[in-house]
Amino acid sequence: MAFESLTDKLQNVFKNLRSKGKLTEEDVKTALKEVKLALLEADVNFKVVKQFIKAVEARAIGSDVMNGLNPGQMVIKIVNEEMITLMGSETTEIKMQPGKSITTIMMCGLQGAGKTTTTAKLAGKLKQRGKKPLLVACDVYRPAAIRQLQVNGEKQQVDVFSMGDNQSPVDIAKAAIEHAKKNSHNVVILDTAGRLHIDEDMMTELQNIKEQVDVHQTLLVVDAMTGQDAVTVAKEFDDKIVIDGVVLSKMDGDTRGGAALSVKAVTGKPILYVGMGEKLSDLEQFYPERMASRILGMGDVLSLIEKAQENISIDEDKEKEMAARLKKGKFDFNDYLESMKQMRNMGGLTSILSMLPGMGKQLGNIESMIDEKQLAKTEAIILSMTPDERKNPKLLNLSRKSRIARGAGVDMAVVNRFVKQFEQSQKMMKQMPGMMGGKRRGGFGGMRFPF
Ligand SMILES: Nc1nc2c(ncn2[C@@H]2O[C@H](COP(=O)(O)OP(=O)(O)OP(=O)(O)O)[C@@H](O)[C@H]2O)c(=O)[nH]1
Repeated sequence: MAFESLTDKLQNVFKNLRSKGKLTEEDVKTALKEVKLALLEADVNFKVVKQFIKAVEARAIGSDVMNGLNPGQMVIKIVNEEMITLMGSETTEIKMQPGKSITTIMMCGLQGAGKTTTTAKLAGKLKQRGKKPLLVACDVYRPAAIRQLQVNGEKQQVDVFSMGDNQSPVDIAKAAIEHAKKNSHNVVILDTAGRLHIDEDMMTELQNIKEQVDVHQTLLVVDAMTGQDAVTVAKEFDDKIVIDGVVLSKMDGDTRGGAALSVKAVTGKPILYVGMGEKLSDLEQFYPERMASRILGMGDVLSLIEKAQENISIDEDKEKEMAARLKKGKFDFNDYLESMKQMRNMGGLTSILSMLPGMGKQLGNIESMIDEKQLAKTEAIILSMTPDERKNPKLLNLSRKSRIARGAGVDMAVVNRFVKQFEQSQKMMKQMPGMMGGKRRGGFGGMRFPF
């Protein structure tokens, strides 16, 4: 399975992070060291790894993240976001020429990279989008390649143009475009020759086609299983002939994932598609976001976090009102209770989660993130107070605290700690007005659960 080992390693790092309630700078650094190793073992370009870790570290080490509600989860979220950025942020489509013009796409790549197969796969995709593609056999050095394209074209029910192996690829491409015009094809895909290694002849031939035929998109097919070699090949092709994008073939057999993670960062050119098998239907559009989720093995967990955040901010007016009270140092246990209620909204999601396929393994992590038990106990402590006590903790003497502890089913020490923390938070808020004015959500003056 794609990325299997990288996903496993990252999941272990994240498990450790999640198990810690509060994170120190050292915890984050240790975790990122492990992420770095995992990425290097996955054959991600070392410069890319260095920059990636630097970017994550800059965002993860800081009070906002480390004092937040779920620091471990926040770090994971940052890793995810940086991974998306690394792979290009946005999905790139093949650019079509407007109107009735013909879009000419030149496919290139080393021998055996999967170019001919990908060409036919791509034709199928474009056909699905309502285009009328024409495949062109420009590999005049390997007669078998022409035959292969014809066979694949037939399977896809797409026309294939060939002139045998006695003409130059430039002449074949020119004739193909004329043929396309006459037969109302709107996309021409040139399947060029592959070589075992990058050589001058190959590059000159591609350059000639680009110069003499109006090529609109140059796509390079690289074999994902070759890891960093694929990235080097992409860089060389881009330097010599300028490519517009990359198709990563054989991702289904790539357990490491280094090429997928490095191509964009090294070449600046996006991955458009990934080959996920030998069948002609096995071509997928490349979505950086989904790929990052796949690599992290936690797409569903991340969407759950988003959802949880959405839930917390549902009642924005209340949140604003509370923030205003906090700024004035006027917040009391009733506000805390309100905050709890909003957090509790997330709790219901655990049941949705258990229904998602493949989420069994993750369930423990989510539960510790939401920790309904802690929420319930804290809520019970506040609910055991009288309305006056909720407004003024100073009214809580020893005997009252003892009764509240019994009422809430917790140790007296827990109540003591909670009330003390609460009073400290109140004091802090008075001293530092504006501290709650930012985007921080879910936290309560930096206050944590008393357990
Ligand atoms: N598993 C898997 N195999 C693939 C994929 N794409 C291509 N292949 C296989 O890789 C082999 C080489 O593919 P070709 O399309 O012949 O490669 P090429 O780059 O056109 O090679 P030349 O024509 O020799 O330049 C074939 O056996 C394909 O079936 C993929 O995404 N996954």
